[in-house]
Amino acid sequence: MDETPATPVVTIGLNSGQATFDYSMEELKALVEANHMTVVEQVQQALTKPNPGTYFGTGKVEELATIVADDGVDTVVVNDELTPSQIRNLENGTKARIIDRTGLILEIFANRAQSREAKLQVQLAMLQYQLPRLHTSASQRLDQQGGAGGLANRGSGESQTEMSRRTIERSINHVNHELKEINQAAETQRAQRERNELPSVALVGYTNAGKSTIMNALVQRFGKNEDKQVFVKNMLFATLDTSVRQLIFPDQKKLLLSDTVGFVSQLPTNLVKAFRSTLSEAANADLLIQVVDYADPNRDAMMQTTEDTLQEIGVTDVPMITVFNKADLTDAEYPSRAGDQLIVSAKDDASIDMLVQVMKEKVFHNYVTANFLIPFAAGDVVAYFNDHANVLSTDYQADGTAMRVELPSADFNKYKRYVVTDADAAED
Ligand SMILES: Nc1nc2c(ncn2[C@@H]2O[C@H](COP(=O)(O)OP(=O)(O)OP(=O)(O)O)[C@@H](O)[C@H]2O)c(=O)[nH]1
Ligand SMILES: [Mg+2]
Repeated sequence: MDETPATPVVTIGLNSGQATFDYSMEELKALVEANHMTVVEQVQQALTKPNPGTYFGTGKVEELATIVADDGVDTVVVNDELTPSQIRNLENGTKARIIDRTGLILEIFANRAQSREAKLQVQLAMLQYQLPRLHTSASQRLDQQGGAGGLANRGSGESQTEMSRRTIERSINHVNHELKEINQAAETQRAQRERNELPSVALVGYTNAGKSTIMNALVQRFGKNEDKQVFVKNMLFATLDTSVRQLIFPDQKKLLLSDTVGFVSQLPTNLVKAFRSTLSEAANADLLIQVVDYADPNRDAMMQTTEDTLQEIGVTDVPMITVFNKADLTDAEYPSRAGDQLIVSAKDDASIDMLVQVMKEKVFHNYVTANFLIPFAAGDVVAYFNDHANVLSTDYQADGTAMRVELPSADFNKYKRYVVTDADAAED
C-alpha cells in the first residue's frame, strides 16, 4: 500500500451557467482523488467564456494567487483543458503548478495502465498532449511519468525546444509503429476470427458503474473454467484494458462478452483516439449493455456522457440496452424490466438471470429449430450438435439418430441434407 499523504490541491472552474457545472466540479474532485491528491479548496468564477490569456480574469488570478499562498498548496487543478499559454500565464500568476483536466486524466491513465498495449496508448496520448505544451510544468510532469520516454537525450547545436519537438515526434512514430505491430499479432487476428463467428456483446458506461463486476458475475456462471476474473475496484478507471470472455449458456448458445475502459465527461480526444483499438470492441459489437450506477444522483449526466463518448468514437448504430445497476443501494425493486431497461444488482443471481434472458433475446435471432435424421455413418454430426447446438431430444432409430435441435441458421444450412419433416420423424 502507498502510505504517502495525498498532495493537497486547489481546484478551479469556470461557471458559465451550464446546468452541469456543480456535477463537473464534483467529478473533478473524484478525478483528483483518483490521482492521489486531495482538494482543500474550490474556486470558481462566473464567466461566460474563459479569458484567452489567463483562463480566469486577471483580478481573479490575483485572488487565486493569495488563496494558493494561504492554503500552502503548490498545485492548482483546472476543470477545463487549457491552451499552452493559459497554462504558462496561470503558472506565472499563481506561482503554482497548473494541471488541466486533460493532463489530470492522462496522469491517472498512466498510473493505471497495465498491459503493453494500454501503456503505449497512454504514452501516445501524452506525447500528443505534450507536443504543443513544451516548457510548461504540465509537460515536465508527464515526462516524469514516462510520457516521452527518451526526452532526456540532448543534442548539441539545436535549441532545446527544437530538440524536444523532434524527439517527441520521433517517439510518436515509434509508439504508433509498436501499436500497429500489436494489432497485427497472430493472437489478435485469431481472436478477431473467433469474434466474427460468435455474436459479441460489450459492456460500456461511466467509470465505476459496475461493468467489471457484471462481467465477473456472468463469467463465474457461464464462462469456461480457466477464465480469470477481471479486476474490480471502487475507483475511477479500474479497467483500462479490454477483456473478452466467451460465455456458454446451458442451451449451448455462445457469445463473446467484453469489458472495457469506462468513460468520464470531457475524456481527452487524444486519449479516445489512442484507445481506438481497445474501444473497437464496442464499435464491432452486436449489442451494447450500458451500465449505469442507479444509486448515483448524477446518473443522468453520466448516461449523457456515455452516449456522447460513444458518438465520438463513432458507435452510433449498435443496439443498446440499459442496465441500472447497484439497485441494492436504492429503494428500487429489483430485478425488474421495462422494455430495454433493467434495474438490477450485479451481486444478485436473479438479476444476472434476467440480464442473460435479455441478452439472448437481442443477439440470438438467427436460430432455427429443426428435426434431423443423421445416418450412423455421419456420427460426427451428432457429436457436433451435442457440442454446438441446443439438442432438445435424441432418439436412436433403426436408420440413424433422430434429433430435434435448435441451432444457428448457418449450421442449419450446412446440415440441411439430414433434415426431416415433423411428419417424417413421426413415421419412424
Ligand atoms: N452495492 C453494489 N456495489 C456494486 C455493484 N456493482 C458493482 N459494485 C461496486 O462498484 C465498484 C466499481 O465496480 P467495477 O465493476 O470495478 O466498476 P467498472 O464499471 O468496471 O469501473 P471502471 O473499470 O473504473 O470503469 C466496486 O467497488 C464494486 O464492488 C452492485 O450491484 N451493488
Ligand atoms: Mg472495470
